[in-house]
Amino acid sequence: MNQSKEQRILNFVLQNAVRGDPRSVVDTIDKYCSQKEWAMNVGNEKGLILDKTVEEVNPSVALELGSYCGYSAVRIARLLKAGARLLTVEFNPEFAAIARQMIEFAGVQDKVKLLEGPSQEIIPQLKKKYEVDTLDFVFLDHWKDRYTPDTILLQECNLLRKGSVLLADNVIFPGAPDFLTYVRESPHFQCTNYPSHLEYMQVEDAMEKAVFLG
Ligand SMILES: Nc1ncc2ncn(CCCCCNC(=O)c3cc(-c4ccc(F)cc4)cc(O)c3O)c2n1
Ligand SMILES: [Mg+2]
Repeated sequence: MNQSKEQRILNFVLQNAVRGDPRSVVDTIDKYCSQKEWAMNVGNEKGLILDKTVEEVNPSVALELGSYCGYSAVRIARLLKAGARLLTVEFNPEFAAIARQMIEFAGVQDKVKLLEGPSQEIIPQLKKKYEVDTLDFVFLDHWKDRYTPDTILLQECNLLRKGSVLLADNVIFPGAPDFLTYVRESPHFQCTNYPSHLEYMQVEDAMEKAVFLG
């Protein structure tokens, strides 16, 4: 059976990146996806916005929705302080298996827990099953039409606290117009837009930061 694109990306990393070096894993994925096959990793341009936001927040507990191949999980985890952790949610079993291997190879497995399932099922389990009190940082990169309902669900589950930071990928392309309207019109969020480009392409995209005000 011929390999999937995601398997080809993982194999390229296993053969070309340095085991235990998250930076080399991130750079190697970017090299493959810019030169050989496009894939929906956040990429290096938007990745720098992600890095700056994670460094600013310096989260103890972070959540990622949509792991895909583990690119942004590795990117986030490499910046986490000792004892901090990232929970990343992926519902596609094949992608989850790839992401687990990517995270392991990068050497950040002690900081990252991959939860397999749809966000709408996992989010309500975070407090009791995954011992989360509140989330310091949330990276939204899953179904674009789940950004708004999951932002509401996070509030309903009391997972946000004053100052919790949401960062959403792709608010321009593929787009999350209802999410932009929701957070920008809500008195509970302070929003900032970061114009950028779609990963590996010269197409306009942007990330939106929404700080929960309580
Ligand atoms: N509820 C739930 N819970 C958990 C989950 N885990 C996975 N999923 C499903 C998520 C499926 C992938 C989401 N990501 C994207 O769709 C995406 C697409 C593009 C893109 C595509 C085509 C183009 F021509 C141009 C750009 C670029 C991006 O940067 C993207 O992030 C879940 N859903
Ligand atoms: Mg994305």
